[in-house]
Amino acid sequence: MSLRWQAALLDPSLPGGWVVVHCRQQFLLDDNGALFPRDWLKRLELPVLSEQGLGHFDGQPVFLFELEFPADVPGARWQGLRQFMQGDDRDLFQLLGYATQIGTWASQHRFCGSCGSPMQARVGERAMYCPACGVQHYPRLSPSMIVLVTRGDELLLARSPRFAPGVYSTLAGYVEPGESVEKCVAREVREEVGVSIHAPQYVASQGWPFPHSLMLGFHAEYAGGEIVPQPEEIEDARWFPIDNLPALPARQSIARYLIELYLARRLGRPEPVLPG
Ligand SMILES: NC(=O)c1ccc[n+]([C@@H]2O[C@H](COP(=O)([O-])OP(=O)(O)OC[C@H]3O[C@@H](n4cnc5c(N)ncnc54)[C@H](O)[C@@H]3O)[C@@H](O)[C@H]2O)c1
Ligand SMILES: [Mg+2]
Ligand SMILES: [Zn+2]
Repeated sequence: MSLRWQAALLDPSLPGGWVVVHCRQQFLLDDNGALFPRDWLKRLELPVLSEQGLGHFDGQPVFLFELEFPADVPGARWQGLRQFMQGDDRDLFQLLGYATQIGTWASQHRFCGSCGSPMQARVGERAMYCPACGVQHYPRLSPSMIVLVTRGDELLLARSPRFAPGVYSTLAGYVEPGESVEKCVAREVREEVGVSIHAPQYVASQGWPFPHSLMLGFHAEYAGGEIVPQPEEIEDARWFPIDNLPALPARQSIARYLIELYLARRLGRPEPVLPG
């Protein structure tokens, strides 16, 4: 858990504090970082769709400007959330991941999906409310499972066509309505690689802001079947021996954690710590 970053409800009508500026999974950045003095940035008249109070970073209040388009600000540039993830400052990534999810949700709930009226931010809770018909929306979270399938000293890892060249990862997928997470694990493994597994064991979870997933991490032992990669979704899938693994996902990901944890337990090494 981050000690420097704490989410909180802050009233955007209060002056002062810092602001992060988000648009389409990118943040404004200058030589001082991604936090800007809020009163100074307000004077630039940016195309702000929504302003939200996010919480405290190093004890200071932090707000969010969610922009309609990535406007030019003199002396500043835009940087993607993934690059912040790969940077050194994990606490900053926690703050920006939260800001991404709140900003995306706020900008996509400006109008009521039931009656089309403008929505209002609720006072005292993180919710958007339709005064015309009473519909209320909370920040969107999509439960997703992620699973490391193993067969003794072999790991089943797969490549999506979206991955960086050479990188293989654990299998992941969204939970469907009416489905338990355990059922989802078995279904996604069957669909994506065609193999069956024994009962999956829950390991750990991670909030994942690409775009709003709650990753529920599992380990499962292989039960049967040959690998058949799902067309379009899975470019390649293989059994990798633990002493000959391919390039792996980012250190901050639960995918990497599930792999490192299995290796640590199998090889009697110290166990890794899940970031975030
Ligand atoms: N943190 C990690 O280590 C890690 C690793 C791998 C994947 N993930 C995340 O897991 C999530 C799911 O993985 P995936 O992309 O393999 O999913 P998936 O296998 O279910 O396939 C993705 C497809 O699901 C559909 N979809 C998109 N959003 C959906 C939603 N909210 N509910 C239902 N279906 C939806 C779309 O058709 C999309 O192309 C993604 O958010 C991904 O970023 C995280
Ligand atoms: Mg998938
Ligand atoms: Zn409405």
